[in-house]
Amino acid sequence: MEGDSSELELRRRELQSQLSNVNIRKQNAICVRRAYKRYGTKKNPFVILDGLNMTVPKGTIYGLLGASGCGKTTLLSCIVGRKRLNAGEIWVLGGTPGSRGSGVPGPRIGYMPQEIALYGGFSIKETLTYFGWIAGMTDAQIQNRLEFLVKFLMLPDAECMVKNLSGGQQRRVSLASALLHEPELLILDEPTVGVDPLLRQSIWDHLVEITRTGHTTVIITTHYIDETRQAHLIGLMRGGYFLAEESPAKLLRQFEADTLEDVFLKLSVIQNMGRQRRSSIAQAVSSVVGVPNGVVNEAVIVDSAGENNEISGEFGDNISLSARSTSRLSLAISEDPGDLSMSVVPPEDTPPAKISDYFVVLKSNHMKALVWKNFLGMLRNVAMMLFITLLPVAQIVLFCASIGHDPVSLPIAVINHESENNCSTPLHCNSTRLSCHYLNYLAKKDLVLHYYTSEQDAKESVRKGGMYASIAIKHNYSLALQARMVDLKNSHPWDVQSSEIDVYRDVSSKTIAEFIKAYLYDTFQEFAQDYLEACGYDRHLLQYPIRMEKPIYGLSSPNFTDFATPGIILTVIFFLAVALTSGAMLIERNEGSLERSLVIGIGGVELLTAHVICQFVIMVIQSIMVMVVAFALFNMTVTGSLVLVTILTFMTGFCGMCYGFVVSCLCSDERAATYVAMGSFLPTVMLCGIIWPSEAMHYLLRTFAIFLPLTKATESMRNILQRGWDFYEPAVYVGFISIGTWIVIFLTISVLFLKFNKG
Ligand SMILES: Nc1ncnc2c1ncn2[C@@H]1O[C@H](COP(=O)(O)OP(=O)(O)OP(=O)(O)O)[C@@H](O)[C@H]1O
Repeated sequence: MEGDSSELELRRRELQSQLSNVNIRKQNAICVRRAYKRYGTKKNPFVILDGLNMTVPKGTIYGLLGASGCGKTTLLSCIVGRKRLNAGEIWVLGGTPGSRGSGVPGPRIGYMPQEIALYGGFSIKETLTYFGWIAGMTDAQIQNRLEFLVKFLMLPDAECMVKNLSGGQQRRVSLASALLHEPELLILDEPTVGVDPLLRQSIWDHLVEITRTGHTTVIITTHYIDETRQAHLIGLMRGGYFLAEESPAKLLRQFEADTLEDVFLKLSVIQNMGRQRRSSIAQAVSSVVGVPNGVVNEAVIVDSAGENNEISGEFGDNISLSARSTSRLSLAISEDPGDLSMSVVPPEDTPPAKISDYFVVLKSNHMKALVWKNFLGMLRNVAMMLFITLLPVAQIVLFCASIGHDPVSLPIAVINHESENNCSTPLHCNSTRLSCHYLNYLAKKDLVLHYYTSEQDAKESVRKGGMYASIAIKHNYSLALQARMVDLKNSHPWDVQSSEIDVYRDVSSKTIAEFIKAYLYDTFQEFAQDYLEACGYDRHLLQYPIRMEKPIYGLSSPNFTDFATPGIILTVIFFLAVALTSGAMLIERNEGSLERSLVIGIGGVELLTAHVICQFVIMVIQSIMVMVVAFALFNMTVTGSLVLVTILTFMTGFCGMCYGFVVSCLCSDERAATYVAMGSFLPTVMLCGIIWPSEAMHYLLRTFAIFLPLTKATESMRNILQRGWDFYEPAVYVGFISIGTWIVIFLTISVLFLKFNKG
C-alpha cells in the first residue's frame, strides 16, 4: 500500500512543473520539461514522449539521436509549434511556441523537415526567394546567400527546377532553405541523408562554424549516430525519454566506448533491464553490458552540488548522466524526486498586447511571397489552369445546349382507317378527310409519324420501344366529327365514339409522355378552331374559357432553361471553387511545404488570404465567361440588374472557396476531399431548388433546404433575372445575406482550424 502511494506521488510529481525562471529560460535556446505526447485515443494511447526533459543551451549543436520511430520528429514538431504536447512545457528562445511575442513560429527558426517539403515546380532560386521573402530578406541579401549556399552545398545551377533534381540534391535545397536567413535556431531533421561523406563533413564544419559565436543554436537528428561526435551535446532518446543528455566526448569516456553506437547500445540495455529500482538493477546490468564501474552509480546519484541550473535528466526508471556545467553548457541532473520543486512555473514574459496586434494579421512580406508563389504555381501549370478556367464555361454551354428544350422528332405510329395520308387540298367545312388534315398539323409539331396498316403492328411498335405512342383514327372520323361539332346537342353516341382518336402511349418517360399529350391536345385545338372558322363559326367557341393574359413576370411560353440556369451557374461556380481551393491547399499541405511556411512564420489568415487573392482572380474570370455565354450566347432571360447578378455570382464563388478551405482542413488527402465535395454536390443540386421547384419537396426537407448556401441565392438570382427585382426586395437581399453568412461561417471554421489544429 505504502509502495503504491509513493509510486503515485512519484508520477504526480513527474507531471509537475519544475523550478524554472525567466533567466534560465532565456539562457537556453530550448527547454522541454516533462513532455508527454501521445497519438491515438486516451483509452488506447500510443505514447511517444513520456515525461521527456531536454535542455539545449544557446550556441550549441545538439544531436538528437534515437532509433527510427522513437519520436524525434514528433518532438521537433512540438518544439517548432506545429504539434502540441498533451502535457508538459516547452520554451523556445525564451517563449512558448505560438505565444505572442515569442517569435516562434517565425524567422528566428530555420526548419528543415524530414520530407523534402519544397515546391517541385519551382527553381532553386525561386524556392530560396520565396523563403527569403517570408523571412524578411531583401533581394540582394537573398542573392548573396543563394550564391554562397549553391556553392557550399554543391547544388546545380540555381535555375534548375527542384523536381528535376536528385533526391540528395533536393534535400540539400531543403537544407539551403533552412540555412538561408541565418536563423537563431536551426532545426534540421536528418539533413545528411543521401549526402556524400565529404559534403556531410563540410555541413558539420559549417554548423560548428555558425555556432562558434554563440548566436546560433542547432538541433540535428540523424541516424548516423557517430557523425554527432562534433555536436556539443547529444540526447539519446528511447522509450519516450532521454537515456542520456551529455557531450559525446564525456559519454565515450564514461562508457569506455569507441563509438557512440556502443554507448547507445549500453544505455539501451541498461534501460531495458532497469525497470525496477535502479540502484540494485543498474549495478548488476553494468557488468553484463560492460558499463564501467561508477557510471551507473553516477547516473543515479543526485547532483548534490545543487547548482541553480535547469534539470534535464530523467528520474524514475530513466538513467541519465550528470552533465555539470561546461564552458557553454549549463546542465545539471537531479533524479531524486524529493529534490523536485513543486513551485509553479513563472508566467511568460510576453510583451503587453497592442491593439494593432489584433488587427495587423497580414505582413506585407508574407503576402508578397505567398501571392507570388501561388501565381507562379499557376503559371507553371498553364494547361491545367486553362482547363480549370474554361471548365465552367464548357459546363454551362453543355447545360444550355442540352437541358430544358422541348423534345423533338418523337416517333409516333399512326393507323388512319379513314383516308390516305395525302391531303393537299385546303381544309374546308365539308371535307371528308379531316383525319388527314389533323395529322398534317401534328407533323408540323415535329412529331415523326410512321404509318401502319394494322393496329396490332402499330401497338407492337410501341411495345418494342420503337415508338412513343400509337394513334388510331376510325374510318368514318370526318362525318362523325362534323356531326359532333355542328350539332352538339343532338350528336349520336355513335358519332361521339367514332370521332374519338385512340392513343396508346408509352408513359415510362413522364416528360416525353406529357409532351406528346400536350402536342396532341394543342394541335387538335388549333386544327378544330381552323375547321370551325372554315365552317363559318367563331373560332373562340373552341377555346378554353380561361384567358391567359400576358404574364406579369417571365415569358409567355416559359422554358425550363430559364428556370434552372441561375441555380446551375451558381452551383458550377461554387463547386469549381471548392475543387480548386481544396485541391491547392491539400497539395500544399501534403507536399510538406505548408508546414515549412507555417514554421517560418506564415499565419493561417495570411495563407487563406493569399489563396483567396489568387483564386478569386480565376473565379472572376470563370464567372464573367459563364455569364457571357449564358446571357449573350444562349439568350437567357435577363430583366434585372446584371451588376447584382455578377456580385451574387462572385459571392457564391467566394463562398465555394471558403468551403474548399474547410474541406481541405477536414480531409487528409485529395481522395477524401473529393468524396466530401462530391457528397455535398448532389444534395445541393437536389435540395436547393436548382432543377426542381422546392415547393415540390417534403416540407421538412424544404425547411432544412432554406439554410443551405445555394437555396436563397438561387431564388435571389431568379428574382433578379426573371422578375427584374431590385436589391431592396426581401426575396433578393435574403440571398445575399444567406451566402454572406455562409462565407463568414466557413471562413471562421477554416481560420480556427488552422490556428488550433496542431496535430
Ligand atoms: N500523426 C500521427 N498519428 C499517429 N502516429 C504517428 C503520427 N505521427 C507519427 N506517429 C508515430 O509516432 C512514432 C514516432 O514518429 P516520429 O516520426 O516522431 O519518429 P522519428 O523518431 O522521427 O522516426 P524516424 O527517425 O524514422 O524519422 C512512430 O511510430 C510513428 O508511426
